Amino acid sequence: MTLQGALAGGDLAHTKQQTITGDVPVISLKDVTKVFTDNQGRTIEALAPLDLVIESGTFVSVVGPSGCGKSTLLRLIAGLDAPTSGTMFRYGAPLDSPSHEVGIIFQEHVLFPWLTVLQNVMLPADILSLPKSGAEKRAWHLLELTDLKDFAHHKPQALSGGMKQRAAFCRAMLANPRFLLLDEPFGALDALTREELSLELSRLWDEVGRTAFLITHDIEEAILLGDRILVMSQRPGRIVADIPVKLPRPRTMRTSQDPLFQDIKQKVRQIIFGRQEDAS
Ligand SMILES: Nc1ncnc2c1ncn2[C@@H]1O[C@H](COP(=O)(O)OP(=O)(O)OP(=O)(O)O)[C@@H](O)[C@H]1O
Repeated sequence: MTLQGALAGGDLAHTKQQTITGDVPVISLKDVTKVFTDNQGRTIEALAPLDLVIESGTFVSVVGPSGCGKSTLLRLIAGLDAPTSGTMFRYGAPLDSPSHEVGIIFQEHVLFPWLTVLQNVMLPADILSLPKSGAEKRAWHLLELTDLKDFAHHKPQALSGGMKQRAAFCRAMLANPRFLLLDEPFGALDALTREELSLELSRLWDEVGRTAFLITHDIEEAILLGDRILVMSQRPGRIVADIPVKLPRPRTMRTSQDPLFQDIKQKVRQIIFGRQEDAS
């Protein structure tokens, strides 16, 4: 069974219609900055004043040089950190704390080794005080979708990297979030598993139409998944380009052969590396 088929049906449903909330953007940032102070008291300007609006049902990919502030931006959007200045809104309300409507998947799957896969997936139920029986039903359903049902009572060390990431995906989806934040979710995986999971995520997104914000170092992955690609500058991070990806969906292995895909790839590389070069 595929992820997207079952996630779109039954009590797991969040149809495209349901996720659209009028004209209120999912996220709206205005003049947002972030300055850190390191342990020697020096200031690090991570984000320069930055404006960003994310519309409902959009898949936004973010690329940029290492250390430019991508994860900082994601943490602000997640409500895990506060900006130094500027205003942030989520679904029209001030964004100042995490929300169960927002699921997060990090590169490091952070599964607790002493808990079973099922217990790991069920963690949000405890944290968010979700009704236990409904959450457990949903957990089993997600594990079935991701082919992990037989491993539910195993500890994470029995799982491969791709399986751990699928388990992390189940956990992020347990509370049925409307908005998914993904920080290099496939970064630790081998190229084949990475491509497979990334296409699976693309198919899932097509089906259920959630909003997504993906940070990746992989320009091809950004294009394959995104409706928009935000390109960030060197630190302090600014959004220097916002490139629409008007490639047809569903995206497949063949999408990367589309001339438009190659054009976008070339454009992004030029912006990041600052010079014309062969993007092949
Ligand atoms: N908690 C913190 N304290 C001090 N400095 C920090 C903190 N978090 C991030 N920084 C600094 O802010 C800058 C941006 O970091 P961030 O992790 O957001 O970059 P990034 O674009 O996600 O990097 P990468 O692509 O390498 O993962 C870096 O210079 C980093 O050292």
